[in-house]
Parts: sequence; structure tokens; C-alpha cells
Amino acid sequence: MDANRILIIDYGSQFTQLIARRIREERVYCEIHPPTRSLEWIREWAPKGIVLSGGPSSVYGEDVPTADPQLLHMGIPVLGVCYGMQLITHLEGGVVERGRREYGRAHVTVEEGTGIFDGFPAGERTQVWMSHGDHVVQPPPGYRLLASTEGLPWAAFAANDRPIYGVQFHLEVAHTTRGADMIGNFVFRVCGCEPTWTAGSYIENEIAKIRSTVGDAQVICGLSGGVDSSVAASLVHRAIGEQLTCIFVDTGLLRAGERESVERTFRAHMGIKLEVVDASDLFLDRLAGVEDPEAKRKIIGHTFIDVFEDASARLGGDAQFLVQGTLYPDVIESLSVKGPSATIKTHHNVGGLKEDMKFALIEPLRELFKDEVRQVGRELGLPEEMVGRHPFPGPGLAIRVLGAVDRRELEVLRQADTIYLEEIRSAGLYDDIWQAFAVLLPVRSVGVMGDERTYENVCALRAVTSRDGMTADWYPFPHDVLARISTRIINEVAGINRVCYDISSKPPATIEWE
Ligand SMILES: Nc1ncnc2c1ncn2[C@@H]1O[C@H](COP(=O)(O)OP(=O)(O)OP(=O)(O)O)[C@@H](O)[C@H]1O
Ligand SMILES: O=c1[nH]c(=O)c2[nH+]cn([C@@H]3O[C@H](COP(=O)(O)O)[C@@H](O)[C@H]3O)c2[nH]1
Ligand SMILES: NC(=O)CC[C@H](N)C(=O)O
Ligand SMILES: [Mg+2]
Repeated sequence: MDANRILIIDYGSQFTQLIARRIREERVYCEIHPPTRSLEWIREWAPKGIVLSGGPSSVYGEDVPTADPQLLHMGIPVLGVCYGMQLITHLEGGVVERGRREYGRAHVTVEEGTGIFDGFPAGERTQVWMSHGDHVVQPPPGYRLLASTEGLPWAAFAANDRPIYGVQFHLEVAHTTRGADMIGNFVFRVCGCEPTWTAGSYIENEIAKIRSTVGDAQVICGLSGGVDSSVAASLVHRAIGEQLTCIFVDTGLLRAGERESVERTFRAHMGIKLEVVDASDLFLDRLAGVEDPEAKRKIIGHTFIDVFEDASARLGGDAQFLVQGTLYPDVIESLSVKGPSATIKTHHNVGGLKEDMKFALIEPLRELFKDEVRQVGRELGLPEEMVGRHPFPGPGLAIRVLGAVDRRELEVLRQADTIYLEEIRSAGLYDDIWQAFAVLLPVRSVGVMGDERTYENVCALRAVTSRDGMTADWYPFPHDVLARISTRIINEVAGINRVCYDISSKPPATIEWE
């Protein structure tokens, strides 16, 4: 286990994940946990430093998340960001006041170039990003000023006798120009971490963990052909070899030709036992008439597990473990166990699991972001055609045919999606885009084709750029490419007479429509 690790306590800020990203970019391992973790738990976890995130609450509010005041006296360095700084102030006897809301760009002047400002000359003015309504008016006794802005006398402070720091601004966002320097200073200079967190060290740790968990039991892996499950399978295979069998489920919700292409690539590159199960009737029957997106997701999650249990019994083995390619964002967005962040949607492989499932889960990528998984995949020697694939969600086309799903609509969407991706590839844009897909809307519009009136479905196209799927922006296609895609879909796909392009970012939208 990596001894160089930082604990992030999540007070519910939309930027908490970014703090984790920035720390990992410095090659230091970190995890996000809720404010309810006890001091004993923290001592056991043994972080070299603790970051208290921002959050929507006010320290004087009722029932607001807090911390044990002893947290600041454990001998572990602490950095409070925004709400985190206000909380330190409150716990240590300073004063926080409401008023003077400030959002966006500001400039701090560094008073003292030490600690997190190491290497900043005193008097340096640097751009930061603010998002707060409360602020520190009087620091706790024994704290001194590190930085201020024109309107904000206490923009950053430090305790005199302990490595405790607070910043009112968000050093984790890209708009804080020297935020990475400040985070680097905290983890290396203040906490004394080493930059040991690499894909290679991660693989070694995980292999050891998997071996000791599994022993000589049989293991199955839900393999979708996507990046995450391929990397997970390859990692587990390295750990336990022939004890692993992969199961690819044809859900009836896959894209055109997907089953064949996954089988082909996997058999060519992986050398792992593979079972292909056709469960399309089961999935489609259970989904018949179901309109609500969350209900659809839960049915799909349960059905996956039923199919895995069935396949495991048929294979004669009593597999005790199920490997899934679950990632950190799946977990963060599905559950609120990690803290006060809200449930956005139930990813089929997390919140959608059956309660009485007979497998124990092995999820070696559960703490990683997508781009980190790609790095691990490259390190494991997987081909670029697997590692560079756009993500495709387990619930597949069921969350892209909006509302109730049937075979006819799935087929219409499949045709549109194929054309869309063909054109993206032939324009050479596949690798510039993080994820692209078509959505079939349950809306019909009037058109005219060859002098005949048509009354058919609308198709929406989505393409986004992103780094880890947590935030995303719409992709600015060249207009001629959009024009070609639209013409081809309307001309070639019976059932669609209008094409729209989705220009929403995440947040406030999400990448998928359901
Ligand atoms: N058709 C499928 N057959 C078997 N398992 C599946 C299938 N689809 C999804 N899964 C399981 O659900 C997990 C989560 O799916 P998800 O789409 O997030 O990951 P992925 O498919 O492995 O990678 P990617 O995000 O690149 O598509 C997968 O890692 C896999 O374990
Ligand atoms: O395996 C999955 N099971 C799911 O239930 C699921 N829901 C969304 N996604 C994928 O996750 C990323 C973020 O999607 P959203 O912005 O729509 O939440 C995007 O890449 C989505 O395609 C899923 N993947
Ligand atoms: N982003 C934050 O952490 C905000 C903290 C606090 N609620 C404020 O408005 O000042
Ligand atoms: Mg997938």
C-alpha cells in the first residue's frame, strides 16, 4: 500500500474531485471520504496530509458537516479550502461572517512566501478563483496572514505552531493560475510526500491485493469490450491467470456489429477465457414498457447479475468473485456514501446491483479516473484500439432510446449511430472527441420527403470533449461534417426525418440523456 497518501474530506463542493485530480497529477495517491470518518479511522488510514474541501454549508448553520477539533492536533498537516478554511477558523476560535459574495476571478497578493506559497516572492500578485458568500473576518488566535485580496483581508492563513493552512479561494481549478504550485507545495514540502503514484506501482499493488483476496477461488469478469473492463480483466488475469473467465453479455442493447468486433479483438489480443452469452430476449422483455430512466437502469443492473450468476453455474464453477470495471466517477455519481454529494444517476454496475447477489466484487479500478485507467491499460500492453475507445455505457442503447424501449426503435438508433461514427472516423475526428453517440427522441416531427409528408422521430447527436467524464463540453464540429452526417442519417435511416445537435455542457447537463 502506498504510504504517500493524502486524505480529502468532502464537504460537498462541486470541485472536490478536482482536488483529487490535482493531487494525483503530482503523482501522490489520494482518496475522498465523508466528514463522518472518525479520528481512529483516519489514524489507521495514515494519511500524510488532509485536505478539507469546500462545500455549500455555512459554519454557523444547523446540522452542517463539521470535523472533530482534534483533527487539527493529530500532527498531520491540514489544508482547508473555502468551507474548509472557514471550518478551521470556526473550530479554532476565529470568526466567520456572512456577506460579500464573490464568484470568479480575483487576485491575491502573497504576504509571506512560505508553506503552500513556497517559492512565491512576497508581494507577488497572482490570479485565483473565488466562489463564496462567507469569509474569515478574524483568524483564530495563533494564526498569521499569508495572502489577501483588495476586498478580502484573510485570503490565506497558516497556524504558527502547526502545519495548518487555509485558503478562501479554490486552488484546485484551472483558473487559479498557480494552483498546481500551491498543491505541489502542500503535498511535497508541507506533508513530505514522495511522487510515487504511477500506473506501474498501481498495477503491482493491485495484483498483490487481488491474489490475497482471491486465493484459489474461481473468478468471473463482466467484460464489455470497453476500456475499463478490458483493463480490469487484463490486470486480474495477470494476478490469477486461468482462475479467471470473462463473460460478455449481448444485452440486445449493443451497437451494430459490437458483439462480433469485441469477440474478435478480445480473442486476438488477450489470451483469456471468454464466454459470450446472448441475453437479449431477457433484457428486452424486462424493459418492455418501462419509461423511467432510473427504473430502466435498475432493471438492467439486476439483469446483468442474473445473467452472470446463471453463466457461472453453467460453467460448472462456483465463481465466488465478480470483476467489474467500475471507475471512480461511477461511484461518485451513483451513491452518496462518499459524502454529501447528490445522487445524479444510478450507474448499472454500482447503485443498480442486486442486494442478494452471491458474488463478492473485485473492482481494481474503483478509485481511478478514466484517463488514469487508460494509462494503466497502456502499461499493461493493451492495444491502442482498446485503450483509445470511446466509453460505451453498460445500459447501452436503452438509455439512448428515451422512454420505453422496443426492438424497432433500437434498430433505427443503431443505423443512425453507425452512420454518425463512420463519418466521425472518416473525417479523422474520432480521437479528438471523448465520446460521441446518437439519441433517439420520443418526439415526432413533420417533414417532407419526395413531395410526401413524413411524421417521424427526431434524432439528437451528442459529441463531447472531456478528460474524465466528470465535466464535459460539446464538441465544435466543422459544419460540413455535421451537414454530411445529417444528410446521410435522414436519407438512409427510415424512421428519422430530423437531426439536432446537442450543445449542452456537463454540468449542467450530463453526457447521456438519461
Ligand atoms: N455487455 C456487457 N457484458 C458484460 N459486462 C458488461 C457489459 N457491459 C458492461 N459490463 C460491466 O459493467 C462495467 C461498467 O461498464 P462501463 O461501460 O462503465 O465500463 P466499460 O464498458 O468496461 O468501459 P467503457 O467505459 O470504456 O465503456 C464494465 O466494466 C463491465 O464489468
Ligand atoms: O457503464 C456505465 N453504466 C451506466 O449506467 C452509465 N451511465 C453513464 N455512463 C457513462 O458514464 C459517463 C458519464 O455519463 P453521464 O454524464 O451521463 O453521467 C459517460 O461516458 C456515460 O456513457 C455509464 N456507464
Ligand atoms: N465554496 C465554498 O466552500 C463555499 C463555502 C461557504 N458556504 C461560502 O459561501 O462561503
Ligand atoms: Mg462500457
